Order: sequence, then structure tokens, then C-alpha cells
Amino acid sequence: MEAHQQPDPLLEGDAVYGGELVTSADPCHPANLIPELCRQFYQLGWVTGTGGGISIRDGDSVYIAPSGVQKERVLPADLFVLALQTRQAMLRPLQTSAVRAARLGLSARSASPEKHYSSSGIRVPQLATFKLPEIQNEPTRDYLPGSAEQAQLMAAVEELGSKTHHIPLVINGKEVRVGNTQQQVNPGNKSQVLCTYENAGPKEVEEAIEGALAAKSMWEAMPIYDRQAIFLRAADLVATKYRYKLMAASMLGQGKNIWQAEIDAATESVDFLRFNVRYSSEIYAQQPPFSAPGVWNRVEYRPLEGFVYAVSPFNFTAIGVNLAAAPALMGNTVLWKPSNSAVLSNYIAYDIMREAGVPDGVMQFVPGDAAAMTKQVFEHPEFASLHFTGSTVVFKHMWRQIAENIDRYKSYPRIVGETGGKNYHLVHPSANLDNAVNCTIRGAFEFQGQKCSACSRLYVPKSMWGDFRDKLVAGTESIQLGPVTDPKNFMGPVINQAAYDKITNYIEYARNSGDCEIIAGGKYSDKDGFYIRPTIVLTTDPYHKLMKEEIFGPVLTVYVYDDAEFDATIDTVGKTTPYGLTGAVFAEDRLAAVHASTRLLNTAGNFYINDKCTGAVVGQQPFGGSRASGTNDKPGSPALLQRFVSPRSIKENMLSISGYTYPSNQ
Ligand SMILES: NC(=O)c1ccc[n+]([C@@H]2O[C@H](COP(=O)([O-])OP(=O)(O)OC[C@H]3O[C@@H](n4cnc5c(N)ncnc54)[C@H](O)[C@@H]3O)[C@@H](O)[C@H]2O)c1
Ligand SMILES: N[C@@H](CCC=O)C(=O)O
Repeated sequence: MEAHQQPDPLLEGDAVYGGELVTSADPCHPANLIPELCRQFYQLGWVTGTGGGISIRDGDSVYIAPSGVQKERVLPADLFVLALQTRQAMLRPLQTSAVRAARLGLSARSASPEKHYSSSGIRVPQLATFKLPEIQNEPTRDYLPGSAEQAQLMAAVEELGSKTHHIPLVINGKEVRVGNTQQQVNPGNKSQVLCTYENAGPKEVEEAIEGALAAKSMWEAMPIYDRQAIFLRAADLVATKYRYKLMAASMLGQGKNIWQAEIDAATESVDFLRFNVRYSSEIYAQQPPFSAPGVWNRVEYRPLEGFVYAVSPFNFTAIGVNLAAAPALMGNTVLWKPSNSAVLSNYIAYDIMREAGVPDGVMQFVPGDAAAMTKQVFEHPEFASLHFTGSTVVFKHMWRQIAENIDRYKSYPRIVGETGGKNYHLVHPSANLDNAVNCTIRGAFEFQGQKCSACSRLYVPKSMWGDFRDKLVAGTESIQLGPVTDPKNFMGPVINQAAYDKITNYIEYARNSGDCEIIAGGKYSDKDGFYIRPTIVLTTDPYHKLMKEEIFGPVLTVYVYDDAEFDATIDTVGKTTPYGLTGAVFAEDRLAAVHASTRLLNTAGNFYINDKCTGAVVGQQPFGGSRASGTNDKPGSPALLQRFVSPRSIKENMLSISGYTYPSNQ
């Protein structure tokens, strides 16, 4: 490096640094950092004096050194500052984050942590151990007829639906239009186009990956309190300013009625954002309980090396929020590919997080061709993690793709996926009948059965079946089905033509099966929207196709067992499907409940006693299943966040040793 002989333009006034103009009066200007750097160099024993100092510009890079320092000791300025601030040597000697980001056209906000985290030159970014605000579940609102909240929500629905929105890609903070667009329609009214959205091609995916990698060093160096503040702010924005807009998009776009939109888009999104913040603090606080005399042991929770790929399903807006936000909170940068059937709500959620302060490049919003984009992402050497929620078949396919690419990767990718279910209600003869019936109607048919947790198989003892059937069928037939814009409707449309065709094929299969009888519903129409009546199938075969496969729609299949066969039925429940997501036992007899709970240990990651098998609440029932239902990493708990960090243990020795021999050598 010949830079020592060059004049130093940065000492002479304004300069471009990290892609942005800084003035020499700015405390973050490299020149103003020199005295502190000299002091640090002195402490490291690299120089004998602390006076003087120069900054050196060499091509794109900026270097800092005290006067007369040996050339090989010179470090890039931004790298050294980072090292001081975070006490980590993030060695990227050839390309500093600032230069890399500047080349990609990112602003210095994404590139130069020292400029944004210090107010007076180099400072330790953490000057206290802060106490978080108290974190509680966001209260649900009732939206009673005639209430102001219902009126405001419906006004938001009206406004959002009054035009076709255009959704861009967002890469490195820039809205990108590629001209290759698709539409998202209202599933309850197919003629209403809610939005057109851009589809990322290979070029945009590459830019999104490179931008995420460039933003990484800035984001991981941001103190956890600042990252937490961003997501707490996002939670508050969802809970207040954007609550109705986000709900309206989930109602119109995903066919949710008011209640279902409230518990998903509003409260669950808020809960994920807030509870994750609390969990991140709990994780950071996990430190070795013991340090030997003269030693300080510490653990740092590093984000993963590389980028995270978040792929979200259509059915929960909140799940999309969590898939992108959870890894980001822990210091990762993320590509978020939303479902084609939920682009509008997911984009609104994304935009809220940007407004809350998520910096450019940290979360890239990239709808697109799922298969092509995923193939490209999985071939990238810095792919660090898949954060997926969706169907089992897609997840298994992705897992195989990752395995095929394993030799390309820098690290073993973390594969996190929550997938399908075939969830059960097992009713014991001692159960409270009305409770079991009503829980089953809700569990099977709310949101049209399009919850991974939805009850889709029911086991009832013969002694109860007469009354049970009457009440179950009467209740189901009384369900109002129609557009979600009418608050009276308990059910709305299923999500799209493919879902409609799949579900109605199952209904027809049952109609034509000798061992099945349709005892409620069975009717459907896709004339205006994708409407399917809640359907109950009674089967005499506990291993019938409809008892085994995920239908993901409003179809419940019932098997009636002999009361004396409760034990055998427990075994049947456990053996019927490859899934293990949710399940419930209904019993007033405590021993029966305990017995079922024990024997069904591995059949459900979320198990309920005398309650429906849906409706897990963040912070209360961490969610997820095992077997074919996923990796059970429990979104809504600290366990999930642990998947997005790679801890580093640090042992610091306070005392020097004076020789290498052991006492026993003497
Ligand atoms: N266990 C859980 O927590 C949970 C929660 C919600 C939904 N789900 C499951 O999700 C499914 C319903 O959601 P969905 O219909 O959106 O699921 P899906 O699997 O069809 O799609 C999920 C995501 O994967 C993408 N995708 C589809 N094909 C792909 C491919 N070949 N390669 C890469 N990506 C691909 C989609 O575009 C979407 O973004 C159900 O099976 C349900 O049980 C599970
Ligand atoms: N968390 C939800 C399910 C999410 C899947 O669709 C529940 O418990 O009902």
C-alpha cells in the first residue's frame, strides 16, 4: 500500500465516506476518530506514543493509523471501529462493509454503523443494561355491531378495496418494478382484483441476496436494544395506526372474517413482535453460571453467517411477520418471499416494519416464482437458514434441495419449518357434550378449516353419538357462510381455485365411498367466490383416506368407537397419520385425560384438554408439531430465536502464566 505517501483528502474538509458525504466537523468523520484509535493502538502495544495520526485513502478504502505506524499494522478504519464497538473482529480485509454497500448503491445508513450508532466519535454503544417495557398479550377487540371499532374497521375495508393496489419488490430500500406482474384477487369475489404485484426474477433475487449480505455487518453490530426498539415500534404501529388496514387486507385478501382477522393480523402479529423482543433479552442474558478464579466466561449470540430465506404461507398474516422478523431481530438479514395469495397483507406488514425503522437491505421483500427463486437461493454459498411455514410436501422438497447443495455452503444451514397437520378431537364418554360439540365446530370450521391446527378428525364414543351428532349437525348447518364484509358470516371463502378444487374433490371422494356418509354440508359453489359449506363426513373406517390426509378446508371426518375401546382408539389416533401437530382430549374423568395425554405424547406438539385444538396464543402456547408437521421449533417462544443465532463462547484470562510446566513436573 503506497497510501502513506499520498496527501490525505479527508483531513482537508468534506469527503465521501462509506458512500455518503460527511463533513470534517462530524464526530464520525474518520479524522475525528483518530485520537481514540491512537489510544487503542497504544493499548494494544502497536505504537509507542499516542500523539498525531493520519487517515489514508487508498482507492475505495479508508485506513486510519497513528503517525509513523508500521504499514502492516494499518487497518481499514470502519473495520477497526466496528471491532472496538462490538469487541468482535469482523475480518473482511479486502472489502469493508461500507465499500461493498457503496458499490451496491446502498446508503451509508446501511453501511457505516459507526456513523449511526455514535453521537460523539467512538463510544461504547451500550451504556446500561436496559429494562424492557412489560410485555403482555395484545387485548382482542370485540367489534360488536354498532361499535365504533367495527365502523372504523369496515371503513378501512371499504377504502382498501376501492382500488387495485400495486405492490413492488423492495430491495435495498428501493421499490423495484420489473414489469412481470401477477394479480391477487378477493377469494370471496373473484372479480375484485386487490393488487397486482411484481415478480422477482434471477437478477432481482441476486440483488436482494447481495444487498442482504452487504447490510449484515451494520445490522449485527446494531446494539440489541436498538433492534428491539424497532420491532417494539412495529408492534405499536400494528396495534394502533395500521391495525384496521392490516386486518382489512387479511379480510379481503385471505377471506378472514372480523374475528379471524383480529386474532391473526392484529393481535398475533403484535404478540410475535413484542414477545420475541422479550425472548431475545432472555437469550442474551443466558451466560455461563461459573467462571474460574482469574477468568471471565461469556457467551455472545452471533447471528448466522450469511442470509436467511423466509417463505410464508397464505393463511396467517402474523406468521409471515414472524418468519421475517424473528431472524432479523437476532441480527440476521432476510429475504422474505410471501405467498402469492397473501401479497397485499404481507406487503402492508412489511411496510410497517420499514416505517418502524428496519434499515434498507435488512429485510428484502421479494414475491416471485416460488420454485425458481428457491432453487436460486439454495444454490448460494451464503444461504444460512430456511425459515418456512407451509405444506409438508413443499418443505420436504426444500429439505432435499438443501441437502443436494450441502457442499456449496459455508455453514450447515438451519432448516426451520412448520408444516401440515391432521388434527384430532378425542371425546371420552365422560366429556361435557356441549363443550366438545362447540369446540369441534369452532376448531373444524373457523377460517374455513384453513388452519394447520384445524380439527379434521373426530372420535366419539357410541354412547354419546346420538346427542352429539344431533347437536354437531344442527350447529354446523346453522353456520352462516358468505362474504367477510358481512359481519354476521361465521365463515368465508377458501383461498383460491386450487384449494377449492382440492377440497371439493375430497368431498366427492367421500360421497362416492361405500364406507362414508356426508351428514352435513357437502355443497359448494365457485360462481362468485370460492365458497364451500362446512362438511361433516361419517366413516366406518378409522383409516379412511379422509382420516389420514390433510385437506386444509372445512371438512371434518368422524369415527364412532365402542366405549369399551377407548384405549384401542387412543392407539388408532396415534397411528392414523404421519402428522403430529395438534390434538385434544375431552374428558371430565381426570384419569382418562391423564391416560390419553400420556399415551398420545408424540401425536401432537400442541395438546389440549377440554378445549379445541386451534387458537394457540403467543407467549401462552408456543406452537408447532413434530413428525411430518415440522421441526417443532416453537414460534412464539425463545426456542425459535435460538435457531437464528450461533453462540460464541469467550474465555478471558485475567492473569498471565509465567511458565509452561505443570506443578507435577517439578
Ligand atoms: N405448522 C404450522 O405452524 C403451519 C402454519 C400455517 C400453515 N401451515 C401449513 O401451510 C399449508 C397452507 O399454506 P400454503 O397453501 O400457503 O402452503 P404452501 O406450501 O403451498 O406454500 C407456502 C409457501 O411456499 C411457497 N412454495 C410453494 N411451492 C414451492 C416450491 N416448490 N418451492 C419453494 N416454495 C414453494 C409458496 O409460494 C408459499 O410462499 C398447510 O399445509 C398448513 O398446514 C402450517
Ligand atoms: N397458531 C394457529 C395455527 C397456525 C396455523 O395455521 C393456531 O393455533 O390455531
